[in-house]
This record gives sequence, C-alpha cells and structure tokens, in this order.
Amino acid sequence: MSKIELKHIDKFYGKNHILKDVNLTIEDGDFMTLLGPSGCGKTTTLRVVSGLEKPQNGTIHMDGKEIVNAAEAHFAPPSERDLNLVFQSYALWPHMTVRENIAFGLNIQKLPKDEVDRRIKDALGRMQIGQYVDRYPSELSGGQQQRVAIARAIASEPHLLLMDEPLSNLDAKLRVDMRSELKRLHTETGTTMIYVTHDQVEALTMSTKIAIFREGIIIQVAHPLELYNNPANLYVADFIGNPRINFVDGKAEVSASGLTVNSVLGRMTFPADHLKDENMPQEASFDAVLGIRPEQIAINTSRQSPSDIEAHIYTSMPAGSETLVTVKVGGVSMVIKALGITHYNPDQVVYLSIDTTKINVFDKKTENLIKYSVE
Ligand SMILES: Nc1ncnc2c1ncn2[C@@H]1O[C@H](COP(=O)(O)OP(=O)(O)OP(=O)(O)O)[C@@H](O)[C@H]1O
Repeated sequence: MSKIELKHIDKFYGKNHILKDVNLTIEDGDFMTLLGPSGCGKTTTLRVVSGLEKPQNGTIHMDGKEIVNAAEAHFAPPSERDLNLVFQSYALWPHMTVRENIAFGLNIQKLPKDEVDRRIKDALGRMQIGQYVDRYPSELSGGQQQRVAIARAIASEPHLLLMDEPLSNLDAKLRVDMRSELKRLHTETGTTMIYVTHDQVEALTMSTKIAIFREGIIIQVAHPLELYNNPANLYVADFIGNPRINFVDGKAEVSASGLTVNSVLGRMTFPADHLKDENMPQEASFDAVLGIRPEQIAINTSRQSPSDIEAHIYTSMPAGSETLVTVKVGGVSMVIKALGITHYNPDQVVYLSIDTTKINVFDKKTENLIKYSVE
C-alpha cells in the first residue's frame, strides 16, 4: 500500500507543454483511474510516477518520502519506487515460459520456492490462464500475453501497481471478466493502483476515484458516482456516461428562491440549496445548459401530469434489457434510456417526465456546473 502525492508537475517534450501543473493525491488503497481522450497526458503522468520520465517542475512524494524534486534535480530511480508497471505492450521475455516470466522477479526477491509457486498459481488463476503456464509467449495470443503481463505484475505484490490500458487487447467478454478480477484483486489486497484508460465504462466500474484529464490539465478528481452525477463542467458531463448526457440550451433567471430555466422543455425551477454558489454568475439573467442523463427522463404514451413535456418519437432502438429512444422536442433531439423492451412508431406523440432534482444545470459561458443533482 502506498500514498502518492504529485504537486505542481510540469512535463515538456521539447516546446510542447504536455502536463500542466498537475496536482494529484492518490490515497493509500485507492484505485485511481486517469481518464481522458487520446493524447491528454495520462500515460505521461504514469511514466513520471514510475520514474521513466523526469518532469521539469514539481515534486512527488511516496508515503511521505520525496522521490521527485525537479528543482533540486532529485529523481529516485524506478527500482527504488516499490512499484510495478503493466504497459499496453506486454514486454514478456520471449525465451522464457509463462512460469519463468513470472518467477523471474520473484526469484530476485529471493522468495522461497513454495511461495513462488503459490503466487504463480494464484496470479494465473485470477487471469484465467493457468493452463498456459509452460508455454512460451510466441505460443500465446495477444490477449493471453497481456494477461500474463498482468499476472506477472500482481504476483510480485507491489505496494503500487501502475497499469496503462492493460485490457486493451482483450475481446469484449474477456475485458468484462478481467475488470471484475482486477476489482476483486484490489479489494482483497488493498494495493494502491493507478490505472490509465480512455474507456469510461472501465473507469466507472473499477475505480474508487477518477481523475479526468483534458490537454494535460486535471479537470476533476472524484468518486465515479460523484463524477457521473455532478460533473464539474460540460466537458466532464459529455465525456462520462453512455449513452451521452443530453444538453438543452435555456435562459436562466436568478431569484431569491433559486433558479428558473426556460427552454424547449418549458419552465423549470431549482431551489437555492441545490445551487453551487461559487459557480453562479453575477448576472440576474444568463444563458444556461440543462444536462439531463438518458435515464432521468421517463416516457409515457399519455399525459400523466400537467408538467409533462410533449415530444415526438424519432427512433426507438430495443437492445435487450433496455430501449434507447430518440425523441424530438421543439427541434431538439434527446436520447432516453427506457428499461425493458418498448415499441414506438416513428413520429408517435409521447409525454416526457423529468425529475428536476436529479438533473444538472451549467453556466453556458464558463461551462461550469451551477446546479447539483440531488438524491
Ligand atoms: N517521448 C515523447 N516525445 C514527444 N512527445 C511525446 C512523447 N510521449 C508523448 N508525447 C506527446 O505527449 C502527449 C501526451 O501523450 P500521452 O501518451 O501521455 O497521452 P495519453 O493521454 O496517454 O494518450 P493515449 O490514450 O493515446 O495513450 C501527446 O501529444 C504525445 O504525442
């Protein structure tokens, strides 16, 4: 177990400013996922923590011990950082069997033979590849090699496990299985993990915390549910959630009792204690964006309440356990997630009911969250 603190980390490649004043604390036992689109600096952050890259500014502490201090040109070598790293590319020794690949690091640690055997068996069992223990990497598929690389890393029982898109070469079913294995491993061992992915489902399902990156800047660090329910701004709201959140433009007015937003969805009012005061604009009237998750809208074929919103069906896509329905309201498209199989005809009139306590509101100008989702 390990606590890692990154403070004011800047990383340049030539003139390119890749990490911009990154501040991040990974608590002992966290499963911290670095999430963001390609090229936003996730891997670079991992390489800086592991010691493969030297940042130009900032400090890193591991369990209170300074391992990086750029101003003093102090960079502890990777071998002194008690961590293990799994890359997207598996980097197995080609001339060693699976067993030898895993045993190699354990023998360096001078562990007794029965302990080495136990760890190899346990790690391969978790990754569901026990039957390949005597094969060479060239005799395994890419996905199997990837799982050997993960098994090798977890067998060493490091205090800190860094993983860079370790499931990217696996097929969809195996990826789901491996997610659950990694999550269980984390719960059982309490190993601190830093995990890089651009797959938001992977991030939401496994992490205790997610750091959202955008062009080298951390936008928000939060528990997955908090990130989903209360994204800090439009960028995070748009990035998290599948299907994507619906955005609807509106005109906001502030009053003593709270906030009113007029849009194609009609007039919605939000009480003052649901508002994020520090982000509220000074103006009494301003442009706002409603953020409504697809499951926050209920759809009915008849009007259930005077506040229901009339809409027209655009498409209805049944997908087994749920149906994704696209509707049009006053020219605006919205996606609704309905449980079970429901059939609608194109252009059919339906009525939408939206739970306004749950939805988000953003300031269109700053793009910041101004109204929380409340349970
Ligand atoms: N060794 C390098 N030299 C120069 N530029 C680099 C180097 N490594 C990374 N970069 C650049 O730094 C930026 C961030 O790269 P990084 O690999 O950290 O992104 P990422 O978020 O992990 O993306 P991906 O999901 O595609 O792996 C990219 O623009 C990349 O081209």
